[in-house]
Amino acid sequence: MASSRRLRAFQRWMKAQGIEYSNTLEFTDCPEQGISVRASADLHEGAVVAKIPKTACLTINTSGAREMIESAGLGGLLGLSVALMYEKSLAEASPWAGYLQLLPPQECLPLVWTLGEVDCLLSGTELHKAIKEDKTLMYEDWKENILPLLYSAPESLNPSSFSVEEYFAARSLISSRSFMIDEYHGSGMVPLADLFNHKTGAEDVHFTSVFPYQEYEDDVDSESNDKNELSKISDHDKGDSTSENSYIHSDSDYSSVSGEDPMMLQMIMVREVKSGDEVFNTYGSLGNAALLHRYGFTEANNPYDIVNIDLEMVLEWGCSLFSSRYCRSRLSLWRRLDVTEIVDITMGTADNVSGKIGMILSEEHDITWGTSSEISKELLLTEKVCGGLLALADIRESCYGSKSINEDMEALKRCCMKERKLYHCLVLRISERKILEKLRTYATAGASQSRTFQNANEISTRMKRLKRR
Ligand SMILES: C[S@@+](CC[C@H](N)C(=O)[O-])C[C@H]1O[C@@H](n2cnc3c(N)ncnc32)[C@H](O)[C@@H]1O
Repeated sequence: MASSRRLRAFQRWMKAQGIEYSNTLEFTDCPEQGISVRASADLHEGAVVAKIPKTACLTINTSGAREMIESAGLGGLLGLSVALMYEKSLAEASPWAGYLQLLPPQECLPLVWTLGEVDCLLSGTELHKAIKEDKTLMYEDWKENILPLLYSAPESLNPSSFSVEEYFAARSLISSRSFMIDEYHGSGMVPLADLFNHKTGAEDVHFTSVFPYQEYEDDVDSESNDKNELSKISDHDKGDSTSENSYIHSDSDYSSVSGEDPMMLQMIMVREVKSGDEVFNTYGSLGNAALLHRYGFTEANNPYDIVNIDLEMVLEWGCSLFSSRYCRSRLSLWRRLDVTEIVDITMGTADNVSGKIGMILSEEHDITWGTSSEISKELLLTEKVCGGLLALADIRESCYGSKSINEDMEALKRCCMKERKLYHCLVLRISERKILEKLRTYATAGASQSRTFQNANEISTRMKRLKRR
């Protein structure tokens, strides 16, 4: 259905809010894939295709719950989730009713899956531990910060609208749809801007905010002083606002061009889009684990996929061959040598091993070695090191359980998009396991190269000795 009833209601609401958009943008509502935006005529680079007043955005400061949120000392994404739950609880009486009726009740992120689904579908993947931690931390967030609101304002709040399920649902919507608006508003829900789907590395339309430097000076500090952002996703999101891996857009998206209205957000075309094609935004350069974590989907052949090998795993393997003391002294040597270009190690204390080793494999099955590194590839990539890499690849691979990668691939072929959770988990598992396959190929090639090198060295030493005689 191209234009559903809910879309038409949203369009009427946008008009009433002063949201302007080009009539070349066509909104499509598909029961399975949700809403997407298409071009009904050729769109040209530089064209402003939408203008959204900041007052139409749902933020802590625009919400009717502002006073309650502020007096409870809440801020950031926690405060925004209270604002969202509050406006949803008002139903038709909310000034955002026309927008909220368009949103799904929740986004299908692993955060809102059952623990059974998380254990069954994500086991072995990058996300398994992270999601379980998120769930625990978010629950604590709710108990410590949201539950008390129900006791302090019992008449005005409906407990079922602020339940832990509603909190998780709000967090899933915020994770997948919020934008950083400006320092005054912080992150908020931005109607219309959040209808564009993501495509990796192929942004058509860009979100911009004119930064009102002077206007809100007094309020600016409240957001950065927020101490309630305890959960993992909060941390990610905070990081997001300053990194490129972000749907919550970074400072570079702010504009201070004089003459621009600081109260307006804009969507600007950054590429030509042909009539009939979908208009995509980009949520950042994210691998499948991050995409599934924050947005609930994955992409086939995602160039930003990574696999982490826990430092703990490396230590375990090392300790099976050498003494624990030897392994730890080797680790501290690496750190002293600052070989971060090759191995990225972050450890709390020697006893609390929580870090990871990062290794980047390029398309050609090659490890990306830092150009400034003085330690040569030959020196480090000895036969023994290659054997170690192979062993680590096997240990990491064993985390996926008894099913082989080929079985996963067969399962993916049989799986349809309707089985959304299974489908995206299979894509994630396969993409991670393909990286481990590359690591094995790389280590095997490295081992044989190292043997050739060693043989050549031995021959040359023998020749020299013979000559001397
Ligand atoms: C900001 S919303 C985009 C609009 C959304 N399609 C809707 O129906 O309102 C982000 C959500 O859209 C979906 N989405 C965006 N890009 C996608 C993609 N490339 N593949 C699959 N789902 C996508 C995901 O569910 C994601 O959490």
